[in-house]
Amino acid sequence: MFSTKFNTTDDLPEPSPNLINQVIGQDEAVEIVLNAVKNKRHALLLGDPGVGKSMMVKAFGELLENSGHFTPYTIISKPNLKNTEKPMVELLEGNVIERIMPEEKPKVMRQPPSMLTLVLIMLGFILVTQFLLKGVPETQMLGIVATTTIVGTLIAFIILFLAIFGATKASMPNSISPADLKPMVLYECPKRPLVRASAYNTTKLLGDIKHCPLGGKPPIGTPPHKRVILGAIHEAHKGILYVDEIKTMPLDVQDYILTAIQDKKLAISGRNPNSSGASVETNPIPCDFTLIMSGNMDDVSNLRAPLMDRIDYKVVLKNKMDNSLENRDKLLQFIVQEIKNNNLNPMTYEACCELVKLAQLLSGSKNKLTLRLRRLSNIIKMANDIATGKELSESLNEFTKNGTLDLDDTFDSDSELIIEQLSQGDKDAGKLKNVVSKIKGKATKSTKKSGKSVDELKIELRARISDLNKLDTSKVKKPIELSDVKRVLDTGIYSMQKQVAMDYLENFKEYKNIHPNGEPTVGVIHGLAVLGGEGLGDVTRIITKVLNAKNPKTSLLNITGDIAKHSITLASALSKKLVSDGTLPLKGKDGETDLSEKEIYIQFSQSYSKIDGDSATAAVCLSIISSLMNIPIKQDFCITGSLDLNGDMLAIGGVNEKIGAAREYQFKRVIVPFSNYKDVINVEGIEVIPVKTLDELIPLVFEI
Ligand SMILES: Nc1ncnc2c1ncn2[C@@H]1O[C@H](COP(=O)(O)OP(=O)(O)OP(=O)(O)O)[C@@H](O)[C@H]1O
Repeated sequence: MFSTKFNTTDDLPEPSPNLINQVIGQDEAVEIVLNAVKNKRHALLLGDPGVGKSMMVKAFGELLENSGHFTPYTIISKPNLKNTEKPMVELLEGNVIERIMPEEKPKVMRQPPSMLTLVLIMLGFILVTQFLLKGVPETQMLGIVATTTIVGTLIAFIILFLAIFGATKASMPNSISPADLKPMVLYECPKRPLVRASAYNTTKLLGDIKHCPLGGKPPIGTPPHKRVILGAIHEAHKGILYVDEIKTMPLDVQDYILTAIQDKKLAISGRNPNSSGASVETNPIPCDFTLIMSGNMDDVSNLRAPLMDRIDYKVVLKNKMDNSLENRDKLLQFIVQEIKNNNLNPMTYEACCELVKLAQLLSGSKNKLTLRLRRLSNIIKMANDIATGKELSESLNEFTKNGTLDLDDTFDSDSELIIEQLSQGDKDAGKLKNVVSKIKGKATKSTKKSGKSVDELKIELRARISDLNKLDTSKVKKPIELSDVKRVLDTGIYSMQKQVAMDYLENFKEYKNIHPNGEPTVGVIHGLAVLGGEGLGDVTRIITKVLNAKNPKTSLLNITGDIAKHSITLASALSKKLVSDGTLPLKGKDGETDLSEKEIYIQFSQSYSKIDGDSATAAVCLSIISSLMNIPIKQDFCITGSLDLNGDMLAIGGVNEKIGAAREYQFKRVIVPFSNYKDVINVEGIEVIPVKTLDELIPLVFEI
């Protein structure tokens, strides 16, 4: 299977620390895009989900970080005193923070006097006048008191007026305080940047001006230059801007990116028309970046032609590679990487082989291996979880069934709960093993020597659970075994669609009217389908009935998909032609077959999900021939295959899943197109017959 023999992946060399060396199966794409990035060309990566688009870009970012000279820069924003709504954004090279952010001098603000000051002034004034008026004759008293009161009031009024006027002036809108004049650091870029943004996130991509509920002006509001938010396109200056999910990129965002690519600068303005930022616009800010976009093949239709024109490299990533020894070794390298990068348990040789088989199955061919590696990565992680969980339950089972302990039923059900708690609380196999063995040791000792009760042991067990994090468990790791990987695959927990299909089959199978290997029957044949697009095959019973009628026509029952409808029209036309030409090596039971007044009904029995595709063409064609000529069809086989009007068998998809379904229903034979035979992975327990033409089919299907 692999070029090296090993027991577990722990015996294999460590993966490369460089991410670029960890990308497998995409050598050509890596080389092209690497060249593109080095030469500052824009690129578009297209491919199925999980083939490594993001991983490649991340790897390029890592390489770029260490390549060539890069001068760090800082982007700041400053107020524009001539037009406050047009703040100035500047890019300054080098370490400029000290230069642009001088120490702030303490600010002296004139304030209106407080009430206490005024009362104190009044009191002081009264005391001074009391003292001065002591020796004054009574006749002059009234005049002096009146004069002093007027003078005092005047002084108080002048003080009050100056203080209030001064304070008000200090807070006038066009007299900005030093704090409001201070430049604002928007972004510091110490190394060549790789900035990732999703295409739908306009604000993140292009930047924005924050809303200020207090009007956006000093002294109460925040000045515009302090509300500028840089976009990813600005932060990616001199580096890479990686935009994924291109399907979701709004058209106006594409226009902005286009402008940014052309002008190498783009202004920021408020994006929300209802916000106070809407009236603010900065000067154009430098944004000289290399653009890398990614998406699935179909997403390209969302990109506007002018933007597409400016993307130099359009690279399609592969979704499968040849099943060669070299590539199986690469897959093994991938398994080791996933284990190390995600800190998983090692995996046994047999489990690795099973993953290779799965990679074959997911690729749809024995000769290929899938490169949709995210799915494999998820399966490895789930198998790891099962391995660690299994270890725990095995150990606890051993513990509860230990002969030295006579545990009652309550404790058994409690231990179930504890298993659950343990496996939820911490999935680290080593930790759990450690815990369990410690408890086991204690339990044995306690019952034998100190005679502790079961309840006391339960308390200890719980105490140990809370101690989980304190245990040193780095060394004990149970490998992921073949059975763990198989469990993930058998339960279908890696795919929602697969589980729904499995559930559907499980609940429905016993009610299905399928009788494999029965007596030959006229017009009845067993076709094959794949349910839910997630690799679960099913058998479909196809029945054709022919009636004598004035209006010859063909009616389809339970068939919804357009391609299926067309393929059955073709099957009907071909079968009628072959029967009326009399070229088939068959003799109808009713002698001559007159097709002029025949009405044909074709039913895909008990087929309730949407049926589409042309893989039932051959089955339907044979079923119609059987009905028209009244010749029984053998019932020991299933058939899948498309036909052209010349009667040549054409390739279909999902051949392995379909063979699996025929095997599951215990048919003896399965007929497949010759061109698909090379893809067949497992021929165990069933005869797989490859066929090139309709002529070859006749003796296999009819008793002649
Ligand atoms: N070619 C590859 N080599 C090694 N690992 C891979 C490769 N492709 C995918 N992987 C694994 O799958 C994970 C997901 O891949 P990544 O996010 O790069 O896929 P993608 O193509 O960007 O998917 P999507 O289109 O869904 O964003 C990676 O982190 C890595 O673990």
